[in-house]
Amino acid sequence: MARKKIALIGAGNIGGTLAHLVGLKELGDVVMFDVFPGVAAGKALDIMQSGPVDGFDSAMSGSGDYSAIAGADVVIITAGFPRMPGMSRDDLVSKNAGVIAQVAEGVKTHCPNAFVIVITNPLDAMVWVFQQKSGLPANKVVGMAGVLDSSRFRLFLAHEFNVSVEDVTAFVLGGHGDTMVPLTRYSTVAGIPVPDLIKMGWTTQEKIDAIVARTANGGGEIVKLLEKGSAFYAPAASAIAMAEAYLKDKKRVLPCAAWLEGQYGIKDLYVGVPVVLGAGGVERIVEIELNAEEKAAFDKSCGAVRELIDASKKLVG
Ligand SMILES: NC(=O)c1ccc[n+]([C@@H]2O[C@H](COP(=O)([O-])OP(=O)(O)OC[C@H]3O[C@@H](n4cnc5c(N)ncnc54)[C@H](O)[C@@H]3O)[C@@H](O)[C@H]2O)c1
Ligand SMILES: O=C(O)C[C@H](O)C(=O)O
Repeated sequence: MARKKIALIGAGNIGGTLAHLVGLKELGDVVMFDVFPGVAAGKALDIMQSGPVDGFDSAMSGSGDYSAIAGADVVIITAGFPRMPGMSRDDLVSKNAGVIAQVAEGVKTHCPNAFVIVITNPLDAMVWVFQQKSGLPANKVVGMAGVLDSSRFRLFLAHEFNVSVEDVTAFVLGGHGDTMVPLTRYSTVAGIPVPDLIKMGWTTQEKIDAIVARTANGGGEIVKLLEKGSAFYAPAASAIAMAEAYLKDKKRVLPCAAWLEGQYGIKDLYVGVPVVLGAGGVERIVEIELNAEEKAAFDKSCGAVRELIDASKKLVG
């Protein structure tokens, strides 16, 4: 069976890390596209040269010509600009909406059957721009954010309880911004919900509130430390988990920015919710019950995403 083809649009910090992980996990061959084709080609060659050491045979190449992505099975988009200290993700809309509109044209022309994962910020609005401009089916276009935000939440909870990250589950819903909604009630240690762990004396509500706040500010914490650019190792790992779910038809339940058509009372919006990801792309939206407080927080987050989509419409139509 021929190897799968994975196109990475954007060969920056996340793009390079994605290519490395594709090789290490033997998910397929990689084509990196960037407006700086030398960077794409140089990173591709460098990573391919680690194959003999690490034992992978993925072919890797870089290009500044969209025809190189022809026939890709999966496309992961990181093209655009990251934020700098003092900026919010929303501040990126004016620069990145136009970039994503260009990328949509390239993908539509050369690999319209691909499964597409958008990472570029502001995330939920950029997924919307990509889907509108490419016209690809909404079940084949998703945004990566919830897996990352939930992974941060899981890590902080595991540290608080002094247990393995493997035994912690967590869900973060809503838009990938300051209004994201880490769902404590649906977060567990080995199946025990966090509110029960508070009752059991494992932690306090105050400590959980601080963890929720740290999760919501997880990206900003790293931007401040790095001083030039944003997180890339955990974001890349998160997108690879999504790509793997699609390529291997794993039917994983992962929080992704997905197109809602009435679920959660929300229509015509990309926003983070749990979905089943398999060979059919988004195979099901998982509609969990939210209490009044959770629903209010989710609706507020959806409102913030709508504002960014309106701003994007003004920029790219
Ligand atoms: N969704 C998330 O959870 C999440 C997490 C981390 C970062 N991000 C976002 O991902 C994006 C990329 O982050 P990064 O750290 O890799 O940035 P980076 O600056 O390292 O890489 C971006 C790359 O995009 C390229 N590029 C710019 N315009 C392009 C165009 N028109 N066509 C093709 N390539 C183009 C640049 O040359 C650069 O190589 C940023 O917008 C960042 O905010 C999102
Ligand atoms: O914080 C950022 O700007 C990048 C990304 O959205 C993140 O959460 O790490």
